[in-house]
Amino acid sequence: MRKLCTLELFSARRVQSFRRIREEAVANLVASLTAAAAGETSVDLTRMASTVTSAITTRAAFGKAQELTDAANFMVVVDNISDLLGGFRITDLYPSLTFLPALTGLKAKLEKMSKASDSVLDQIIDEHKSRRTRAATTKDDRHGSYKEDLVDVLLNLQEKQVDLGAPPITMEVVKAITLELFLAGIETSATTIEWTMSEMINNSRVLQMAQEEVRQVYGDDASLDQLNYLDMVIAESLRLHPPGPLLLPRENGNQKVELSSYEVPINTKVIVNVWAINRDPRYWKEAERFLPERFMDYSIDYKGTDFQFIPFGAGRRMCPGVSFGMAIVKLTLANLLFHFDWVLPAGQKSIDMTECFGMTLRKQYALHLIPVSYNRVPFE
Ligand code: HEM
Repeated sequence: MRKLCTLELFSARRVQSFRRIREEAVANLVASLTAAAAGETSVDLTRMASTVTSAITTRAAFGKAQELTDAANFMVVVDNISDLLGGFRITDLYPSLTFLPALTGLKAKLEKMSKASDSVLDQIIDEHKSRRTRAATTKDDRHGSYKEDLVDVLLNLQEKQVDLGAPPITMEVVKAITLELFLAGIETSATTIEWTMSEMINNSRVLQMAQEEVRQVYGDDASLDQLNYLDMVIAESLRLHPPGPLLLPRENGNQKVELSSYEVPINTKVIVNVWAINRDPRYWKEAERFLPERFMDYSIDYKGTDFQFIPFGAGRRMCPGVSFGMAIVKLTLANLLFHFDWVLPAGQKSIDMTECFGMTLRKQYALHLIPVSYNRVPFE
């Protein structure tokens, strides 16, 4: 999975090739916010962040020609599965009681959802196959604009039976990977946007500095690289609010492991509490404070080599969508900061930062803010 994602699905070239998709989705967001700003109404930024990340993922995975109803049906299934998988369950606390999933009804619900996901994905894949055949025979996809999407990449690998040193890529694998990209990619990126905006609103000094930087240097996707303060703000937000606070569960198999003074017996499920590491005063000064400047003396690295800071995990299970996700998060935030000033709804003094643990670590309450248009065009 990792090799396939790094080499094929989310290589630097491929992530760059989705630039137009990102820009269009974010432009739609800016247009909706501009309309809300004209009416001086508050917006639900939580919902809007999810709309942007799911629009980008859907377009990148299924392409433009994909029937909208198929994509919408798939999103419904993804949401249902996210709800079912969210958070700790009693079955996680007692993994040795293998009958528990059946008893709690989880197994049956997951099986039902898995069938639903299979059926929508079958339709989407069939549509891709006929589009590919049409393109191959006519050498022209209606408007001559045949663009390879992620499902196409997976189908290419499946058809050519490319050997990536893993089990063969069957149609089941194509469907499983597509589902996993949606489950793992949409909510994590959206929640990062939401927490980062919330922290900035509660820390007006940070908001002002981030806005000044963006308004000075930001003109297009290329200048995103120059937004160093914004990088620190996002890193600090990921430190305090890691979307995957417990990473994916590990198991040590039939090897007994000694860790510090602890002995981990064989076949033990191991949970890594990144949330706690990120707030541990032994590693972080003023650990509970939102202080992006701390990253001035700390090189931000999402490669999972520095165990003090692993918001994308580490090792073989580490997130393969880092660059795809970060490109969405940074572009969206840069635009929110560039085009708008932000005001709290009447009567509200700050953003409530209560957490809610589901599939990802989300805010308990949706983020509502009033956008105020900042009237300047890039490089004016
Ligand atoms: C800011 C956004 C994101 C964050 C913070 C994040 C974080 C994570 C974390 C913590 C893990 C578990 C790693 C581990 O246990 O070592 C993970 C796994 C994963 N992520 Fe992400 N992720 C993000 C965006 C994305 C995106 C955009 C995609 C793809 C579209 C993606 C695809 C995946 C997949 C497929 C896995 C599972 C890997 C496996 O099963 O081995 N992620 N992510």
